[in-house]
Parts: sequence; structure tokens; C-alpha cells
Amino acid sequence: MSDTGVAARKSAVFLLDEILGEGKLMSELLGAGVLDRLPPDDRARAQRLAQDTLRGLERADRILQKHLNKYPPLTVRNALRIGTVELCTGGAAHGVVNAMVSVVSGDRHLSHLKGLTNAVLRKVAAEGPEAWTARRAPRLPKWLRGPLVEAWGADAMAAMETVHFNGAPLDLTAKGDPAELAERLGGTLLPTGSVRLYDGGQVSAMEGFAEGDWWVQDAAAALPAKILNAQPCEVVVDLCAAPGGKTMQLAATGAEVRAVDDSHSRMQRVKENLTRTGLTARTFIKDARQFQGEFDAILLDAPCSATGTIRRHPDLPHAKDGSDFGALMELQEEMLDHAWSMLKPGGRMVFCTCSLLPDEGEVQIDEALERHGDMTVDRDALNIAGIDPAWISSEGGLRLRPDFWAEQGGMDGFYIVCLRKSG
Ligand SMILES: C[S@@+](CC[C@H](N)C(=O)[O-])C[C@H]1O[C@@H](n2cnc3c(N)ncnc32)[C@H](O)[C@@H]1O
Repeated sequence: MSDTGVAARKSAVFLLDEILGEGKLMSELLGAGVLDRLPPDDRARAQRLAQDTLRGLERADRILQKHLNKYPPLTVRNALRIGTVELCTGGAAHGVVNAMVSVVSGDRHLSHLKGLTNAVLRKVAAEGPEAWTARRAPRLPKWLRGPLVEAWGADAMAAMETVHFNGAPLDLTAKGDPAELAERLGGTLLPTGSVRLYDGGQVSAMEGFAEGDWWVQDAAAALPAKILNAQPCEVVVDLCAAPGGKTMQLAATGAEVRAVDDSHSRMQRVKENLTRTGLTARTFIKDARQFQGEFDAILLDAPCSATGTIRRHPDLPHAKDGSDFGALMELQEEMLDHAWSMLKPGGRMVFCTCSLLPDEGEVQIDEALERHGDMTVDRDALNIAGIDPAWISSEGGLRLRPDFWAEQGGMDGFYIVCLRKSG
């Protein structure tokens, strides 16, 4: 890592320019290799700075507002935002201000604004961290906050925003005994059987990763496969399987598993994960709506708004505006109907989305129940360790929100339901 941290900060500014200015997602940018030329430490630092700034964006903007008569160009504004977050969360004033001035002066179109950058960040540094902690947890942008307040209420929304702001711990699913894994790694065994670490570090360097003893999977994301409860004699299909967290859980039961995803590159990750963990599933690169077969059990983790994952993806509410969500909801409906046609009579299907929007969960199932006379909700499937009955919604699905287990770090927002086909 460079001593001054200028390279990492310059890249963090670039990430924010792309996310806030161009509507790109962090995952798209990293997938396209925009940080690949940096050494690993700088890469991690750039990503962390951008994520911290996105989490605290509203606070940073409020603090900066006082010191700006008019907004400078986006790149300078983003440099100021990152500098503000660093200064207010323990960054050493001298180093942060100098590095940010270097970032701005290094751009010949913006170098005339280095004096402004210096002056504003010095004022922010003089105000100190109190200016930061006195403010409320940043709110979601209005386009998303509105529907979520309508669905869950203002108090729940504020609780979710606090959890979003705090970020997420690292959850693992054990291939073997989770209690043994928790003890080995010094983690906490959660009531549903996931292992939670509060200071994980670099995943691939952690004990047991290379040996395939565990995989990273949010505690909420681990529940759909548990609810499906696949048995060794069954043939099970995992639709929309990549990167394979649920495929590995299903394979670990001894069931015969087919994993389907339409993305070549993401399916490559499923294969790598299966190889690392020594688990077996047949993989198919195919549109889930065209896959054929007859199955005892189906898991459909449909593509969705991913609004349940904001703790770990703070870029999402800033990069998106909800305009593509309608198309996703239509896709979910098509997938659900096609998957249902592949289910054996008497079989069961778990439908889930990592979404906080009822239109991608409760409403989707209410409508599916009207379309399919042979479909019922299997409430008994939710009788598993650690599930709080208060999380069960009126139609019999499981509504999980980031503010559940808030003191322990929360969980991803998810909707999960088990559907039975009459025999
Ligand atoms: C929520 S992610 C799945 C996460 C995965 N189930 C896991 O537990 O690791 C959704 C997946 O749907 C895939 N997908 C999107 N459209 C698809 C389609 N029409 N057919 C099959 N897969 C699709 C995406 O490539 C993505 O990997």
C-alpha cells in the first residue's frame, strides 16, 4: 500500500463517481476490474472508503453543506465526502487533508479547486467527530424509503437504517458441525445455526477456507435451503444458483442436486465453490424458464431488487432508482410458474427473494396461490430452530428484515415461503 494512501483514495473517488454519477453498482465495477491495477491492500482500502462513504453519505453531505456556497464538480464533491467520513471517524487530519488535496490537484481539470478542498476539509477537521455522531443514521433515498415506510412503518424503517449504517458482520455456513466451527474460529453460533464473526478479515486467508470447511453466507440466506429440508433420496433443483451458497447446503444433505443459472461467469464460481468444499451437484448454464425435468423439491432464489442486502451493498440505493424493478417482478412470476410445472405432485418448492419489497414476496405468493389451484403454503416447514414465530407473515411465508437481531448485527432482508403441490 502506498504510504500516503493517495492511490487508494483516488480510486475510492473514482468508484463514487461511477456509482453516484453513472448509476453503476460496486459489483459491476469490481467485476470489470477497475481496481485490478492496485496492490491488494490499496484495493481493499479503496473499496472500504467508498463503502463507508456511501453508508454515511447523508451525514457527510449535511456537514459539508455548511462549508460550501455551491456544489463543486462531482469528483471534488466525492473527494470531500470521503475526506469528511475519514476525518469524522478517526482519520488523522494532516494525512487525510493532504491526501485529498493531492487527489484533486492530480486532476488537471480540477487542480484549481485544491485550495477549496484544503480549506473545507480543515474546517471539517476542526469541527471534529462530534458533528458526525450527533446526526441521525442516514436515511435511504426517497424512491426506496417511501415504499418501505408504507410496507413496514416509520419505526421499523429507522431501525433498518441504523443497521444499514452499521454494516454487516461475516456469517458462515459450516459444512460440518457449526458449534465446532464457531469454537474453532472464535465466532458466535446463531440460533439458526450460522456462525457469525465480527472481525473476519480476508476470507480466503481464514482457517478452514481452503479446506472447504465453510462458505460465506448471510444467516438469512442460509434459511431457504434449511426450510426445503432436502433428503438424501431426493432429486432437487436449485434454480438461479450462483454463486452457489444454497447449492452447497443442498448438496451437503446428500440429495441429488441440479444447479441452474444463466450466467457463465457466475456458474464458474459455483463450480469453484463445489470443488473447494468437495460437494457434488450437476451444473447447467441455462435460463431457469427453459430448464426441464421433474423434481421432488425445488429451490427458486429468484433475481430481485436485492433491497434486503443494503447492509453489505450500500451502493445499491444510490446507484439504482427502482426503474428496473417492474421487469424483475414479471421475471419472478414467470420463473415461479415454470418451476411449479417441474414439481412432482406432492413435492415442495421454496421460493425466496433477498428483497424488502412485498411485491417481490408476499404479493407474489398471494397472486401465485390464485393462479395455481394445486398450490398451498406449507407452514410446518418453518418449524425449524431459531425462527421467531413473529417473523411469519399472514399468508404463511417468512418475512426477514435487517433490524431483526439488530444488537447482534442484523440479518439480510429476505422473503421465504415453502409451497406444496397437491398429490
Ligand atoms: C439472488 S442470485 C442467486 C444466489 C444463489 N441462489 C446463492 O444462494 O448463492 C440470482 C441469480 O439468478 C441468476 N439469474 C438471473 N436471471 C436468470 C434466468 N433467467 N435464469 C437463470 N438464472 C438467472 C443470476 O445470474 C444470479 O446468479
